[in-house]
Amino acid sequence: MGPLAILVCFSCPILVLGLLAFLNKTLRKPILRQREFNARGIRGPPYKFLFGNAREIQKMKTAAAAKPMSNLSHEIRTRLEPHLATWTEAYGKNFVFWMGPEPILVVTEPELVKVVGNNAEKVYQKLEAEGYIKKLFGDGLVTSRGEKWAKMRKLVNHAFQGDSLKSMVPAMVASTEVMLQRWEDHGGEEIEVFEEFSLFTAEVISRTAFGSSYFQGKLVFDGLAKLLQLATKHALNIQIPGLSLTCSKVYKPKDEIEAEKLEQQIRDVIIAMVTKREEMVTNGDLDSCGSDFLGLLVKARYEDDESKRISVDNVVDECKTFYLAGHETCDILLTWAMLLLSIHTDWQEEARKEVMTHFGNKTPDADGIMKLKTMTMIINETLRLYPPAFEMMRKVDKEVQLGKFRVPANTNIIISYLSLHHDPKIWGEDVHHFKPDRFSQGLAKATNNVQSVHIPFGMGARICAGYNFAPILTKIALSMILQRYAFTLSPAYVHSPIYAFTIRPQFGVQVIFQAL
Ligand code: HEM
Repeated sequence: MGPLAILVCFSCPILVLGLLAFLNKTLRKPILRQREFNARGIRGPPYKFLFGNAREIQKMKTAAAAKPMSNLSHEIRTRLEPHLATWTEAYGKNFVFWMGPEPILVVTEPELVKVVGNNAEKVYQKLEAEGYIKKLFGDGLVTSRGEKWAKMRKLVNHAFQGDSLKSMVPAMVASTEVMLQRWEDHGGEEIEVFEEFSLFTAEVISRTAFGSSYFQGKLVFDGLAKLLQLATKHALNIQIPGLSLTCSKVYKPKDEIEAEKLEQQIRDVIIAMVTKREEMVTNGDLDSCGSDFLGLLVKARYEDDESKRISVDNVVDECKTFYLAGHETCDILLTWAMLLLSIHTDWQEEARKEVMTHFGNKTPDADGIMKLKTMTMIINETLRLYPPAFEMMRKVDKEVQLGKFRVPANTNIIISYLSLHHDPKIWGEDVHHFKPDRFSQGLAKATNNVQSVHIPFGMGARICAGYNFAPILTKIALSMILQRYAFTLSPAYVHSPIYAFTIRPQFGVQVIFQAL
């Protein structure tokens, strides 16, 4: 027998076994699992070989995005989540669909949302970050789990709540003044506010959390923005069992090489910032390296108590997380709020009246900010219509009982904020209208005491770490704008909300300002 024949003899059974394993993972298992879901009363679109429903989703999204949006409509769900809207009609509020061979359970029943959201660390865990998401957040607070998460969360709560948060107000005011000075220098009446708010929130996060200016953190912001673009581009990529792993060992796509480079650059800049802080320590007194977020992280690196000590990798990951999570959300909230107030000038006037009553032409202060009731209503309604973050993702490792459903082990779960916030059965027939007075008696009354129907910051133990920071910052910026300007929407504005990890305006928001 020649060497070629021997090779064929040996490789044939290996190939056949490989093919069988592949078919088991991509055909037999998903079909069996689908039967299991159906038998438990959980229906959904049928599994399609290899890609699951990913291609249908892509098609539906492309078709929805190609349709022009009717005049400034806030009915954005069928455009941004056409697959969820279509399948909810067909299969009800809770159903299963497939990303490749992986099942995704969609949960929209408010009572079930509450169960999932409130049992984050015990049963409904965060998914392990992979690929581009891992490069973006590392193992920081957004993605980590278990003890590691609990340790970091304690530290973060201290940095972004109570007196620490209050002490950030002067920096927020100073950053707003820098932005408003830019607007004054600009001289023109029309300003694209999304870009402005992006710069502004970057400045605020730099000052409040990292004790530096935007320009010092610019390399980190720019690197993260590029990484975010790559992550958005590859968001619907399907991992094909066996194949993806083998391919990635043989060939690395251009985007992955680029992402690795960016990850390293960001790390280098952050390490340099940390080193600079460490050099500030005098006579071994760690308090001298500052009491802001970066200062707390640096101090935690040298904790005597080993259980509280963190590594330099932890510091890098948390810095990335806060640069990104703090910046890429507040700018969007501010932008949508400005859009809504420039259309609904009656509410703009109401908000201005309130600001003038509390502050006149004086700079807003922490105590006054807490008293702005109309502004709180406007922010709640903006977050309802345009929640910057759009879904909660969880996973169950073991079989669990969720309401009347027995959910099989290893199921991913999605809760769509848009589905909850835009449900006419919850909010009424005027669900797509901007009506801040829904919240005039507070959040509990507006939601009929079912608070899981309005969760722009998530809920439970994993609620957003910036859920107090973001409204305070938004109130300060809006107050100072309202004190100085009246504004309307420019005819140049094209209404085109898109998903890019957050819900954002595709072409920015052009606003015409009139100095008061
Ligand atoms: C309008 C502004 C914001 C919105 C709408 C928002 C939304 C959210 C949501 C929905 C989650 C929960 C995700 C989940 O459960 O899977 C979250 C988590 C998080 N957010 Fe925010 N966020 C905002 C601002 C901020 C700011 C300003 C910061 C930092 C200063 C921040 C830092 C974080 C962190 C660290 C987490 C992870 C918390 C954990 O898992 O323990 N966010 N955010």
